[in-house]
Amino acid sequence: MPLYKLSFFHFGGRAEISRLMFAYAGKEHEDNLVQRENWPELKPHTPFGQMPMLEVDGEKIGQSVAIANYLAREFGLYGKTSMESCQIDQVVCLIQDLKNAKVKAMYEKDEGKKAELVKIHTEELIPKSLAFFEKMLKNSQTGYFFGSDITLADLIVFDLTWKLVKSTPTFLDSYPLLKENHNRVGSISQIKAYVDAREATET
Ligand SMILES: N[C@@H](CCC(=O)N[C@@H](CS)C(=O)NCC(=O)O)C(=O)O
Repeated sequence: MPLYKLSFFHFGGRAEISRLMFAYAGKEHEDNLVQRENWPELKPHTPFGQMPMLEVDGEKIGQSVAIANYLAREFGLYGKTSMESCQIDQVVCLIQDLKNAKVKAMYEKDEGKKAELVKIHTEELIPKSLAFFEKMLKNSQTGYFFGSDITLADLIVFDLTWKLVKSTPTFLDSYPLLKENHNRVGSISQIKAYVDAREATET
């Protein structure tokens, strides 16, 4: 097995999908949690001056989506056909759109504009994406997004819904298939163990 080292800050963010895949697949890796004060030193040694960065036997990879797609391919979580991989990519892209909108709101300096961006993210973009996910699950009829088994799509959506359900336990009540998928993924023993351990160390 290759030596994996994942570098990121002390929070989930754009690295969490990779951590979830490592947990699900039961693959050992070094989780290099970079302290803010140490980041300037590491930054020039990353491919694009950003994290997450994955090292595979010392080969450095940047960009969270490239990293997640690579691990999904390696761990058999990227669908069984080229079409399934493409369908999974669609879900990953929808999640990236949400993340980018959230980051834009976070970094907005003008308080009025910030409030507007947060409102759009929470009241428009998230419900719109959740409705898309519900429709995908309705089409698949297997309880998983694509095909008859768990993929990167199920895990990346779980990463999003976990935070939503944690802050509002009833959040998914209007999306019954998504709620079922969320509970199914969350009850997989490796995922449950990972999430429980993560919660125990969260500050
Ligand atoms: N498109 C990139 C965005 C990466 C990104 O924005 N990383 C942030 C943390 S979430 C970062 O490294 N910030 C520190 C910096 O830019 O110096 C990806 O998906 O990996």
